[in-house]
Amino acid sequence: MENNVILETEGLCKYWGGLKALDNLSLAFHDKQLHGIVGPNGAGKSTLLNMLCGHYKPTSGEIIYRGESISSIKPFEFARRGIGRSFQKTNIYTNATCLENCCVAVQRLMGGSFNFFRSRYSQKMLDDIATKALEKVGLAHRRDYIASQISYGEQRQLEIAMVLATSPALLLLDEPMAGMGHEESQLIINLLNTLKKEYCIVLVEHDMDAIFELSDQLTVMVDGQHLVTGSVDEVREDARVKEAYLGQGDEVY
Ligand SMILES: Nc1ncnc2c1ncn2[C@@H]1O[C@H](COP(=O)(O)OP(=O)(O)OP(=O)(O)O)[C@@H](O)[C@H]1O
Repeated sequence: MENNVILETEGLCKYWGGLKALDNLSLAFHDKQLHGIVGPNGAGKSTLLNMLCGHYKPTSGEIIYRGESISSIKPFEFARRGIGRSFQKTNIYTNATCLENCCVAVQRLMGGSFNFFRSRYSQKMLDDIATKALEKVGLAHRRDYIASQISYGEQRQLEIAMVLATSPALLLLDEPMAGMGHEESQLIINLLNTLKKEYCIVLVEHDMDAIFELSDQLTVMVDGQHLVTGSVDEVREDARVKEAYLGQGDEVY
C-alpha cells in the first residue's frame, strides 16, 4: 500500500437484486488530495459514497481504511474513525443556530457517551470545537445566527462545518454545489481548495468546471463500473470518457 493512501476499495460490489449499482470497483484515496468522482446519471456515484461511509454494506469486496478492512463495522464506527460525510439533501436544523448545529454534529458522533461528559467545561469544549469548524468554512460571523436566516450557499458551508466539527481525516462530499449560482459555487471551490491541503476529500459533483478545477485525481464511472482514473488532463483526453458522455449532453466538454 502506498503510504499516503487513507482509504481503498478492493473489488467493491453492490447489487440491488439483478442491478449492479457498483461492479468490482478498486480505488485508492490519498491524504491531502481531492479525488473527484464523475459519471452519467445512475453511474453509481452516490452508491459509492454511501458505501464509503458505511451506510450501505458491500455485496462483496472490501473497504480498507489505513490498511485495515472496515467492511463489516457499524456505520457510526466509520464516522468515529474519521470518515465524515455530507449529504445531497440538507441535513441542518433550521431553527437552531449555526453553532448549535455544529455542536449537535459532535454530540451525534459521541452518541450516548456524551451525557457522561455533560458539564459546563464540556459545553465550553464543544463550543470551541464548533467555533473552530465555523471559522474553517468562513462562517465565524454567522455563529449565533439561526440557520434558516443564512443564505442557501452559507447553509451548504454550514453542512461542511458540521462534518469538520467531527474531526474527520476524510471528507465525503455529495454535490456540495448543487443548486448554487456562480458566485456561491466559487466560494465552495475556494473553500475546498483550502481544505484539501489538510484532508483527503472525495467529491461527487455534477459541476464539471468545479471538479476539473479541484481534482488531483479524477475517476469516471459508467453503469457501476470503473472507466478511468487519472489526472484531469488524462481523463479529459481519454477517448472512452468522450464516448461515455455521448448522448448525455455536453456535460464534460
Ligand atoms: N436503494 C436502492 N435500491 C435499488 N436501486 C438503487 C438504490 N440506490 C440506487 N439504486 C440504483 O443504483 C444505480 C446507481 O445509482 P446512484 O444513485 O448511485 O447513481 P449516481 O451516479 O449517483 O446517479 P446521479 O448522478 O443521478 O445521482 C441506479 O440504477 C439506481 O437506480
